[in-house]
Amino acid sequence: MTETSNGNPNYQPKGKIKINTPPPPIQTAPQASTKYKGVKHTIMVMSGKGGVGKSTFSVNIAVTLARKYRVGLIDADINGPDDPKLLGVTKEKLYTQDGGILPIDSPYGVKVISMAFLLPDEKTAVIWRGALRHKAVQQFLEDTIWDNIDYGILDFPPGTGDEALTVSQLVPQADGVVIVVTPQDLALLDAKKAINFAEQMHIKVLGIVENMSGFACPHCGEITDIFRSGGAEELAKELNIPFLGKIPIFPEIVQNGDEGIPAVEASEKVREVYEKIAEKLLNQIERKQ
Ligand SMILES: Nc1ncnc2c1ncn2[C@@H]1O[C@H](COP(=O)(O)OP(=O)(O)OP(=O)(O)O)[C@@H](O)[C@H]1O
Repeated sequence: MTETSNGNPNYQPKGKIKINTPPPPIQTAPQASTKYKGVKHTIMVMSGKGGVGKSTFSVNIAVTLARKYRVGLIDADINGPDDPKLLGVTKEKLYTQDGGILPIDSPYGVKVISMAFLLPDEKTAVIWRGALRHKAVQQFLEDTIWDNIDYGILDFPPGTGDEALTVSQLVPQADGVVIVVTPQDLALLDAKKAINFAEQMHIKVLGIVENMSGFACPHCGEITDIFRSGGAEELAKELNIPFLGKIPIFPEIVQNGDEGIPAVEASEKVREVYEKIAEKLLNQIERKQ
């Protein structure tokens, strides 16, 4: 006996795959507007864990690069925007020009945009859910006037949340991500998650930096390993990722940070460490091209 539909509109012949719903249309990733196209290279700075020195690194590497290049810093940490404080530009407010937002010119040659410029004071907390934070990061990228910027540094909140996802969609041309870790096991474990996130998003890991790697004596400069050190380098080897360098605990980093002076401006020793890291980082970007 042959099968018939008997007038049933949902009839499917046996042995064939039953399709109940049509497949979803293929989505095209949103693209950052022409304004962000003024940025030639994008470096994302991430960490798996909070408090490892990601903002300190972002600001100091931005100031280091700004000695030779035009640099923009996007503080993508919407709920905890610290970059203006570290650059000593806490009183500034944002203005618009020709329909775009003008980033703030810091005294160290870095143009910066941050949620902090929109808050009435430093004590005000931003308690925003993911969708609002997404919108803010999108505006920092799309509505800000980034003209002729060689390097755009994106400082993310810790972990692999909405902000990182937003940027990976809006800036698919990003050169890659730098992962900042501290030598402790927990931080290294969390760093693996950040690396895994980057891989899933098809973002190149430009390298790992080990921050707070031993204590640099302010008198003789000798490094003492208070915690373990070298774990990040081992992790880099294990995962076949470039290791960009170690930044010891420098007391002047805390002191200068609190005063709004990037440590690379105030300390020769810190500057030397950052310059070596910047050189390796730029090599990685060149290699990618
Ligand atoms: N190499 C260093 N030597 C000494 N102090 C450091 C060093 N790196 C960072 N710090 C200090 O550690 C503290 C945390 O740094 P920072 O705010 O940059 O961390 P973060 O990872 O951005 O934190 P968050 O979780 O808020 O994003 C700051 O007080 C900073 O001055």
